[in-house]
Amino acid sequence: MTTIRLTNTATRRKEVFAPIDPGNVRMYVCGPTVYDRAHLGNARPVVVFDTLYRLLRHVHGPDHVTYVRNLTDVDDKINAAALARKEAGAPGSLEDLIRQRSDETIGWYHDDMAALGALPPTEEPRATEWIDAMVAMIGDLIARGHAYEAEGHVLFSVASDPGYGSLSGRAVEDMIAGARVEVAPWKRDPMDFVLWKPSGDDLPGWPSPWGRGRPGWHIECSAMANGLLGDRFDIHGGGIDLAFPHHENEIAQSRCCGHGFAQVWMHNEMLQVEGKKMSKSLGNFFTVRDLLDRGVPGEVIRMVFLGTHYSRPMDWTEKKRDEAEGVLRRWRTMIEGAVPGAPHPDIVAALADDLNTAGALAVLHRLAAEGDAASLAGSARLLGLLTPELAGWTDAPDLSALAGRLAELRAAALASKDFAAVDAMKAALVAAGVEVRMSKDGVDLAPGTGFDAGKLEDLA
Ligand SMILES: Nc1ncnc2c1ncn2[C@@H]1O[C@H](COP(=O)(O)OP(=O)(O)OP(=O)(O)O)[C@@H](O)[C@H]1O
Ligand SMILES: [Zn+2]
Repeated sequence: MTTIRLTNTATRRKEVFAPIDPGNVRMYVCGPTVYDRAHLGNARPVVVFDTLYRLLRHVHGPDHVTYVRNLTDVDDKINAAALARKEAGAPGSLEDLIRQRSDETIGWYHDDMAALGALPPTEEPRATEWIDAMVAMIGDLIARGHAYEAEGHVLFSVASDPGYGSLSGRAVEDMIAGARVEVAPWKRDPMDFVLWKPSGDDLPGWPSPWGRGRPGWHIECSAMANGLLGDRFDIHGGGIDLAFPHHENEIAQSRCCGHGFAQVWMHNEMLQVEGKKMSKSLGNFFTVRDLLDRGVPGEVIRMVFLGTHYSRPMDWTEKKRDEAEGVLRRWRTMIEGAVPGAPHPDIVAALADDLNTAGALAVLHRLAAEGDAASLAGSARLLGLLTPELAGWTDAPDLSALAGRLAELRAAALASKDFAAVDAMKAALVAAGVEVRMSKDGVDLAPGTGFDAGKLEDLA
């Protein structure tokens, strides 16, 4: 069997991956907070861990991998979005509007991630459906002396956990210095973090031994991972921005309940914009939907992500997009009619080496250069590329209506001797990457390099 090696954040080493139960390899990845469209950065962990999921399924068998990715649907940002709608006059109770906002966002998320060729995880638990498990776990932490109640809040006592900080390998003092910890009068120590907090009457809340309230974010993941994957499981993933405090706190909660929790921790580096993490709070983001609507195919976005190792920061650039698009067009033409073969062993080996996706793409280039269409098609599928689900975008777009309009404008211009409208339309077409050929016989339009269907909208 293929030996998989993965870099474990907890040990900072590349280690041989030995599943606890090879008959059921278990992975948990922190999913989105469902208050708005996913930005391109949010899509990176989805593509990275989808690729790992595909590799694990290939090596252990599709029925022997369980992949859980949660949906965080308890959050002040969802409440705020719903409240804004209510204030704008939307009908229904705030509770209804919160549910609507989460459901709508989850629908968008599913559509957008499917467009990137991501397989649905085995389970997608919603935090609101796991409140009982969270309450039970918090009760257990109090009973074991790791948490305390204060003014309707329950806090985890960081000082009670000698292992705290094991993931980042940093001293607690350094962590405090680097993090924005909330100082609140009910905390015994500024590092202590919220397990449960009270909800005002106007906000979603659930009954608990500590009064009506809602869970903190960290306990959600500990409870859902434990409920669906058991006390010990294989891989826990997410973006590196979650390593501290979110993952450190997940570990503390779970270990202090006596759970072994995750064996391997994997973190993807950030998608950046000019050296800074793409994030909602910095406002330097665009959504996956923005790109898809501009006519950038999801398969192209996926290929651009795969071009950089998950442990390295990366930028989205138009140059990368153009290159990936050109390559995929060629490959799709090449594999037409080919029956996909088994993935080439070199592709499996590249992915098994700590998910070396750039190396795997290099193997695809080699197979294409050798003209091995069957192997190219079968190997690309292991990366979620050249799949039937993502096909279709390379078909030539229908530009005949635009060609007809340009021909009409030209006929009018020949009569009036005013070519301004013709020139303007031609310039707009060229700006959208359309090759324009005008001759006595008529007007001919074809998509060229950098073709951008989104830019044609202005001409519609
Ligand atoms: N720029 C980025 N590059 C790569 N991964 C990211 C980036 N921003 C967020 N993520 C990851 O996206 C996933 C979903 O995160 P979450 O829903 O908490 O994001 P968010 O709060 O909407 O985004 P933001 O970080 O912009 O506020 C997490 O695994 C997180 O690490
Ligand atoms: Zn989490």
